[in-house]
Amino acid sequence: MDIQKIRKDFPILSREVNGRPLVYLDNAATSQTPQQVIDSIVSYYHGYNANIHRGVHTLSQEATDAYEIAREKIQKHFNIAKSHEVIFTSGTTHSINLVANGFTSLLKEGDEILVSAMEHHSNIVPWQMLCERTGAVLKVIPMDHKGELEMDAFRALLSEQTRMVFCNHVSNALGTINPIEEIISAAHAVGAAVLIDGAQAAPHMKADLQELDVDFYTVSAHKMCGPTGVGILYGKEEWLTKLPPYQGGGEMIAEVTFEKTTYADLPHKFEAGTPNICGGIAFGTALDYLNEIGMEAIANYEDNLISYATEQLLAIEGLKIYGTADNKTSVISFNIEGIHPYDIGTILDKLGIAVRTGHHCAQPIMDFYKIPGTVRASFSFYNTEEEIDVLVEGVKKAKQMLA
Ligand SMILES: Cc1ncc(COP(=O)(O)O)c(CN[C@@H]2CONC2=O)c1O
Repeated sequence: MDIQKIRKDFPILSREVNGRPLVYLDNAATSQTPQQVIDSIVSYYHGYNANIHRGVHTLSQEATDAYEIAREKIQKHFNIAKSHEVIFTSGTTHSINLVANGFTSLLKEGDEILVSAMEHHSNIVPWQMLCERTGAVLKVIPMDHKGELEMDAFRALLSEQTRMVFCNHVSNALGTINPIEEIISAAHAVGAAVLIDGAQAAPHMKADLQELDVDFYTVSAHKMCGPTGVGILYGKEEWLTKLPPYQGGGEMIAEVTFEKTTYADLPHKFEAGTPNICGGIAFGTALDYLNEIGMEAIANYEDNLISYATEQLLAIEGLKIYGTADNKTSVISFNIEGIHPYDIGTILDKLGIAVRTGHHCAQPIMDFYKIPGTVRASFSFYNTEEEIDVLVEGVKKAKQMLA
C-alpha cells in the first residue's frame, strides 16, 4: 500500500486545523471521502440526476441503471446470494429499526431476545422498544474487563425461548472483534435469528455474509469512505419475506386501491419513497475504491497501525486503555488517571488532532467500567505512524497541562 499516494486521494487530509496539519483520528465516527467518491457525486448531479425506477426518459434510465449497479457491487462485496437481499437504507440505525419494527408481528409475550453488553445505542434502543410493544424480554450477554463477551454466559442464556440475538461485529467503543461465527452457530442451534451490526467492521475487514450464514447484517456507507445518509440492510430472503413493510408510500407497492394495497417484491417492499440515489451510487464507488486497495491489505496495514499506537500510548504513565481484547481492530479508547477525557480531547483539537471523547453512544460500556467516557482514537488505512507520534506527543502535552 502506497500510503502517500492514497493520502493524496483525500483532499481533506491536507487541510490545517488551528494552524496545525489535521491529524484525523475519528474514523469510527465517520471516515473521510476520496476524490473518486466526490467525483461520483458531482458527475451524478452534473450529468444524470433523475428519479429512478419508473421514468420513461433516458436520464431516469441512466440513474436507475447506476443505482442498481451499485446494489450489485454491494452484493458482490459482501458475497450476498441475491441482489434483492440488499435493502438500501439511510444507514445502520435505519436498518436495525427496520428489522425491529418487522419483528413486532413475529414475537409474543415471554419470548427472549439477547443483546451484547457492548452495543451501540442503535443496537439496544430499537430492541427495548420492540420488547415494550410485544412483551418480549431483553437479556444481556455480559462482557469481561478485557472487553470480550463471556461466551459461557451467552450459551447459558440461550434457550427455546430465544428468538433473536444481536451483536456488533466490532465494538465502536472498544475495538473488540466479536466471535460472530460462534454466536451465529449457537443461536441457530436454538432456532434464533441473528442480526450482526457491521458498521465498525465492514470498513476494516471482509465480511462474507453467505459464509457467515447470518440472518441480518447492517452497514453504513459513511464509515466506508462513502457519503452519509446511505447504508444497507442485508437480510436472508426467507426473513425479508416474513417481515412486513417498514414504511408505506410510493415504490413499495404493487397496486393501491382504497379497499386494499398489495406490496412490491423485494427489495422495493422496504424502499418506500425517493431514495438517496446519489448516495447509493457513491457507495458503490466507495466499494470500488476500497477493493482497488484490497480489504486484506487494509486490514493488515491497520493491524500494524493499532499495534504501534497501543505500544506508544501505553508508554505514557497513568494511561489506561479500555478494550484489550486479543482480537481487536481500529479503535483505542483510553483515559489518563485524574483527567477528564473531554479536557484531553479539547487540547488535542487545539493541536489539530481529531479524536472523539465521551460515551460514544455506548453508555452501558462506560457504566461497566464506571467511567464518564473515554478518549477514542480510531484509525483508518490513510493514517500513518507519524500521525500516531503526533497524537502521543499531544496526549503527553495534555497530561502535562492538566495533571
Ligand atoms: C457499532 C455501531 N453501530 C451503529 C452505529 C450507527 O450508525 P449510523 O449513525 O450510520 O446509523 C454506529 C455509529 N458510530 C458512531 C457514530 O459516531 N461515533 C460512533 O462511534 C456504530 O459505530
